[in-house]
Amino acid sequence: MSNDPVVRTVNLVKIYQNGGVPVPAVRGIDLSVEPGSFTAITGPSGSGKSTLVHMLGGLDPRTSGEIWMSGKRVDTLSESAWALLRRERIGLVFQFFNLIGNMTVADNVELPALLAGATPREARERREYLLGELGLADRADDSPTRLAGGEQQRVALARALANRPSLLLADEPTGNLDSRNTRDVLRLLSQVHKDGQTIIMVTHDARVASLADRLVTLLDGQIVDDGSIPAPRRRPLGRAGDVIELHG
Ligand SMILES: Nc1ncnc2c1ncn2[C@@H]1O[C@H](COP(=O)(O)OP(=O)(O)OP(=O)(O)O)[C@@H](O)[C@H]1O
Repeated sequence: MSNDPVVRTVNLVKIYQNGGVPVPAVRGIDLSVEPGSFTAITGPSGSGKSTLVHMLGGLDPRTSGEIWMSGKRVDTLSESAWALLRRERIGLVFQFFNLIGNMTVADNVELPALLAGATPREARERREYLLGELGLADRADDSPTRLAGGEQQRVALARALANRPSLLLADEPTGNLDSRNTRDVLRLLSQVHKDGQTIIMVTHDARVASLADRLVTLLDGQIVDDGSIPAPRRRPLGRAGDVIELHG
């Protein structure tokens, strides 16, 4: 396996134009993310968190700077090459879940695994595991359009993990969830991290961030703090049945 960082950015910059007025959203970020690490990105509203992870997912072009993935430069890729890279290597959980309404929940989750070359049986077993962990086993045959927002959010996470991506990029993956569903999502993230999944996750919630082993804080589009989280500060995950209040 390559020792290259899963993601490396060099002086990454994003300047939006708002009616001709430049809005600098990301101002020179150098970030290196090692295989198997779990990085939480935090910072106040407007600090550039979403812009950064959108660029890392190829959903928003950079203004300048470089993005490398596993030793390969990717910021210069075409849109279709980015689409292929996402299909093969990157799992995305963003605010717009983009689930396919005329397919069942099960098919939505299995599709990325099938596209990545899994057998139908492997795809089904992976889907059963992921939906089971997220408390959604009984929704497998429903259309996503019949699900509540928080359920769709969890299906999107299952779909993002279906093909065991090299990188999971998540923007507020617990944003719409109550404490029980938050706990299920965090337990699954913790489990896949233990299994070697590399994760970059934007979150406002310090308790959610404390699951990660590294906390990167942005302010005005720049990294102002970057530290590993010592193990004792990581919160233990409860088992089913425990009551863990993560919000409020
Ligand atoms: N499409 C856009 N056009 C113009 N400006 C934008 C656009 N998207 C974001 N911005 C601006 O870029 C800056 C960074 O926004 P971004 O959404 O990345 O911050 P954030 O840290 O994710 O905020 P939040 O926590 O509220 O989601 C803000 O000033 C925002 O107004």
